[in-house]
Amino acid sequence: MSDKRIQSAGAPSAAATADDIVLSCEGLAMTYSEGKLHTPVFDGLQLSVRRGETVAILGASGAGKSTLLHLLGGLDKPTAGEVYVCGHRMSALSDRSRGILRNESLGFVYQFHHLLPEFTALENVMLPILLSGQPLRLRDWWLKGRTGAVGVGAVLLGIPGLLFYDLPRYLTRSYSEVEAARERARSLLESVGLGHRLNHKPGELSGGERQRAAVARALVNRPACVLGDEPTGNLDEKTAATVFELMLALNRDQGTSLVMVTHDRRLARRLDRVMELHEGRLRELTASEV
Ligand SMILES: Nc1ncnc2c1ncn2[C@@H]1O[C@H](COP(=O)(O)OP(=O)(O)OP(=O)(O)O)[C@@H](O)[C@H]1O
Repeated sequence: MSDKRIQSAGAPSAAATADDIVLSCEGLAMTYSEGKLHTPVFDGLQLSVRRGETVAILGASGAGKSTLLHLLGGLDKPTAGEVYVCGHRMSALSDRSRGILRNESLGFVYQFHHLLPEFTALENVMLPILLSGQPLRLRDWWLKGRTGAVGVGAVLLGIPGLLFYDLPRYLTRSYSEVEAARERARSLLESVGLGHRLNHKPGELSGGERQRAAVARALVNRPACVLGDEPTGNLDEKTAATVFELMLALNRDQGTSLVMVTHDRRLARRLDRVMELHEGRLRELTASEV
């Protein structure tokens, strides 16, 4: 993953360096096709999001906001153009690498929480950590163990040696990783005010609590950027304000960028930049236009 690029189009100033830009797209186009039916949504979109920057995306219903967010998050492939996540060109990655990059560099918060119903709040928030990184395979065990005395012994003894001497070490490490994940998830759930609801399943949480758990889950891997698709759209006004403020505070504290689709101009005004998707084009609005 070495495809680092500077993407300055659509950025607030040309001074940004490659490392400042966490998410960008260029020439992005999407047309949905099913048989002979083609639905062009947008074409030639440019966007650059800096580290720590917050960006709102406004637009009428059907303008393509969710489609854009899906493409930026690598959940769908564009018809044309490129998306770069932390300098990595998404189209150049295999599905597996794209999945790993997505899990480690991006967080997602949707209008509906998408928590797994059979897991507790704590387990739901822990999951992205446990799913991150490359799974350990036998080859990795050998590579990682080969510099240590146990690893040398394992190589000399062959596979049986690996299993008898090395496996317990990695099982122990896995256990400590699970404990670290649990601690990170617990502390994030506390910071979203759910310290007393760790063992509640989604069905045992209120709508606002579920959405706060979803925010904690999105941030648990310390992503470079959180993508929010109307994250407060399904909540009453007061709860929506609480969840929105929480997202802003957490993003600020962790230095995470935020790209948020919203219909609410009052919320949009609170973000650093406001873009509008209109008739297939993405345009930055001035303060007086928002
Ligand atoms: N899978 C699909 N197949 C065909 N057309 C689609 C598909 N998904 C979305 N569209 C169309 O693409 C256009 C953009 O949809 P999208 O959901 O991105 O809009 P949106 O701006 O997020 O709308 P809303 O604010 O109502 O959620 C719409 O006209 C929609 O009908």
